Amino acid sequence: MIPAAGRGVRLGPGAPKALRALNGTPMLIHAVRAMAASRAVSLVVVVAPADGAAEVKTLLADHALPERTDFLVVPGGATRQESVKLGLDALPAGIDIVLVHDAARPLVPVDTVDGVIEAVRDGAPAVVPALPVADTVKEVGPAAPGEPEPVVATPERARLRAVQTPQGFDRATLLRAHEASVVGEGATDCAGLVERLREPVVLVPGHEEAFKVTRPLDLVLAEAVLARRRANDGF
Ligand SMILES: Nc1ccn([C@@H]2O[C@H](COP(=O)(O)OP(=O)(O)OP(=O)(O)O)[C@@H](O)[C@H]2O)c(=O)n1
Ligand SMILES: C[C@](O)(CO)[C@H](O)COP(=O)(O)O
Repeated sequence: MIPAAGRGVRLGPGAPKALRALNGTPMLIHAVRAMAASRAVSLVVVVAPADGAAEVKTLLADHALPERTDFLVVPGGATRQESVKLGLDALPAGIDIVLVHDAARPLVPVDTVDGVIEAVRDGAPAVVPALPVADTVKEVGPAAPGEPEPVVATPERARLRAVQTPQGFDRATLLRAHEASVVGEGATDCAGLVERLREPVVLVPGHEEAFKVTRPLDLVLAEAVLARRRANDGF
């Protein structure tokens, strides 16, 4: 499932982020191709901007995609979590493993996708690709009026991981995690909801090229990665 219903506020004004172009092709199409590159992926559910489902269907029809993959487009919600739940509700019967992948991570390599799938197939209910954190991270407290935020702690960096997508799940566990979620206590990733069920979340190696396109500089990096791939292997 590819949640793609975000606006991309941090990227600046323009079309919804997933529909913006990277080297002339919409970011969403790059993300769809990245997931469909795995031979284990039989269906891609795109959760489209609420007013953009028809446009997404046209995009999918207009771009070359693997014939062995089926596609379904559903309109998204107000938050990533809501969009994922709407995608889950639309999943047909007979699918036992669900990968949730940000449209905003268009360049994830297929080996990362396959690594996540393999770990779920091996029995993990929730699997997350992760990388060590390069910066030191500070925890801050609430700021007093007119004051900067106070630093309250410095978590030990060696114990921190930056997590990416696709995050892979046993379907029933993911559904249970979303159904148990309390309004107003959402999580920024699906694995966070599974943790609240006290189910184990397994980490597998992430990849630098699975970075999230969030701010304008990320577009520059994404186009540089695509140019390097083209130069290296004619991608
Ligand atoms: N209501 C939403 C919000 C986000 N997403 C998706 O969740 C992924 C990760 O979200 P993020 O990178 O934060 O995207 P945006 O919400 O678009 O970014 P911003 O917060 O800058 O607006 C993206 O593929 C985005 O399209 C979604 O499907 N539905
Ligand atoms: C799911 C995610 O990409 C994992 O790092 C991240 O939490 C999404 O956060 P966003 O604020 O919705 O971009």
